[in-house]
Amino acid sequence: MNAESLDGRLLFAIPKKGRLHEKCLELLAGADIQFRRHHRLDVCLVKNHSIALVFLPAADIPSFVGKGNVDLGITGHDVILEAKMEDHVTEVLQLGFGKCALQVQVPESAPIQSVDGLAGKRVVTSFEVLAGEYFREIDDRAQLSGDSRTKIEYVSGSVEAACALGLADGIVDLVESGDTMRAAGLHAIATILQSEAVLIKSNTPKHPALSPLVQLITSRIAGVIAANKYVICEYNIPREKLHDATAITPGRRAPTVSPLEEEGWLAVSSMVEKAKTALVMDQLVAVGAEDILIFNLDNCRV
Ligand SMILES: Nc1ncnc2c1ncn2[C@@H]1O[C@H](COP(=O)(O)OP(=O)(O)OP(=O)(O)O)[C@@H](O)[C@H]1O
Ligand SMILES: O=P(O)(O)OC[C@H]1O[C@H](OP(=O)(O)OP(=O)(O)O)[C@H](O)[C@@H]1O
Repeated sequence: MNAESLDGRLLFAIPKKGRLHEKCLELLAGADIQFRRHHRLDVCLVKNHSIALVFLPAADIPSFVGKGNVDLGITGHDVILEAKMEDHVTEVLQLGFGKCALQVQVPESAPIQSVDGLAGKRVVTSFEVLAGEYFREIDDRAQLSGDSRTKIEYVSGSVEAACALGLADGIVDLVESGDTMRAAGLHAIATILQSEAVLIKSNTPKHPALSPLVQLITSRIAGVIAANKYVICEYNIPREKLHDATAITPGRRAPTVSPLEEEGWLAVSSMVEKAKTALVMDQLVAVGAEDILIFNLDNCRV
């Protein structure tokens, strides 16, 4: 592929590996963005849109988008802040996956059990900017200066091993289930931030004329995300209980209410958050709903 074949195409950056990669491929498929990636090639043309996908490390995507080298990207909120690109990109959609927290961790058995206790000691991390900012404030508060300030050291991976190896008194690392942390004999003593995957666009895009295409892709991806997040809930309800029932299932805009052939009964259809399905069904039963059905959504536009 040469630079000419990219001419005029919207450049869309996707994590090339790691935690976000597979989910991004599912999103692209759901949004009908068709491509065939040749082995080891990190740029590929989309067949059915004027788009080229660029596969990059998740941590590099904020700078590429922020500097306008690519127009659109998917990455973690955490690495946008770490790259100091929050003023150069716009987070257009939260994608509901890649959820994790950046936490300060210490060995469970260690005498140090607070961030104030860790101030002035050695902290190992892949997030040296965010960890640096966090401990700068703590050091300032404790009025530490010179060599007595916290020493932040960068490693690119396997951060959780640093304490056991004697390299650190504490670490700053991402936590999702907590399995990695617990397996390393660590526990969290503070949360620096919460993160999830986001769709970002450049504040200084390479192809400003392609902003309608950015909107189209955003709307398609929003549809796929909403379809994963919501189910359709249908039920029958006596007319006098309608108000109570629709308070439980208000829908995104409003529930659809239709008459039933049986006198005094109505049918209601409404979008409900998938995570709340069981609770909503319990509450509907309690107010007198019957024949409650839940349907998955393949796709939608909201
Ligand atoms: N355990 C996790 N659970 C959920 N999301 C995570 C987790 N770890 C990382 N992430 C998110 O995924 C992003 C990329 O992290 P990941 O460690 O997968 O990247 P990588 O370094 O490119 O890949 P690899 O670790 O395979 O080298 C992070 O910036 C964060 O937003
Ligand atoms: O709380 P958990 O569910 O255990 O997830 C946390 C782990 O996930 C990430 O690493 P990843 O496994 O992506 O590999 P890496 O260390 O090579 O980045 C992160 O750096 C933690 O090590």
